[in-house]
Amino acid sequence: MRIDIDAVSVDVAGARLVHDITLRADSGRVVGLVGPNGSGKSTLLRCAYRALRPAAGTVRLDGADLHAMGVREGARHLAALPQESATEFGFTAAEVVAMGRLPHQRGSGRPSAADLRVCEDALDRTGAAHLAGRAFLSLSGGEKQRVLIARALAQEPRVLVLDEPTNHLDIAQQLELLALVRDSGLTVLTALHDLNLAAVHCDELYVISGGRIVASGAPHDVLGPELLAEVFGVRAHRVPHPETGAVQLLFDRLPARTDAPTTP
Ligand SMILES: Nc1ncnc2c1ncn2[C@@H]1O[C@H](COP(=O)(O)OP(=O)(O)OP(=O)(O)O)[C@@H](O)[C@H]1O
Repeated sequence: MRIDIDAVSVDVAGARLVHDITLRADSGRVVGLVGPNGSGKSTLLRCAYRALRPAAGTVRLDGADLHAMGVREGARHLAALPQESATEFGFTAAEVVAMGRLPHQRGSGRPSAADLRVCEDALDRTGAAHLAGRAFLSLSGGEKQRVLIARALAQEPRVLVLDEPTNHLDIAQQLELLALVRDSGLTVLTALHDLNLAAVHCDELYVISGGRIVASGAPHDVLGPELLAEVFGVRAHRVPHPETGAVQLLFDRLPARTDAPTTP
């Protein structure tokens, strides 16, 4: 399933935070959204998983307007991993994952044996099966993240929208999670801070700065030293991985910009 973000602007509390963004993730592609803190990544993604309505533009799934769909229908197509989520109080990890089945359930709302199998499979795939009986709030940050990803997978969506999915995960878990996401075959739109991980795991990248897309394309075409200096304020060196030859980025701080606005 394809997701099109078409000329989307987003206003929050009377301020325009996202300006006229057009972005497309074709079926089965992993598309990364990278940009500095406060550049608008989460705001755009919140609009893509319909926690926010766009002030202008549309989000479409295979051409159908997501914000015009029923909530359950939208949730059968698209699952999200928000950056923060506060709805899990008082639930076990297994119950949190079972919430992912709600868009598929009718009648009593009780999970069927088939629903439970899907949930178990999702917990297995994210290496979180041993956490099933634990109170969600008692889990570590990384454990919570794995359970929330299991919930998204249990939803059996065709599109995944992930806001910093590697948050709280140790390096091995980060690599594992991104491989899992990639191998899922789903269409993925994900914000990532780690540019090396983004370059390796994404088919395409969009760079956002000041609420606007400033570059897009194949990762190593996009992540050039000039753009990284301009957008992230760092000096980047591109070096080949000693075994695979894949380009890796090494970073230094740039001297403070003399054209930066000064505070009185
Ligand atoms: N409810 C709000 N009211 C006012 N400003 C907001 C609100 N939500 C977000 N912002 C501002 O909008 C800008 C974009 O925020 P957003 O969370 O989308 O950035 P981000 O790129 O995801 O940042 P980070 O990398 O730090 O997570 C920031 O300056 C933020 O302070």
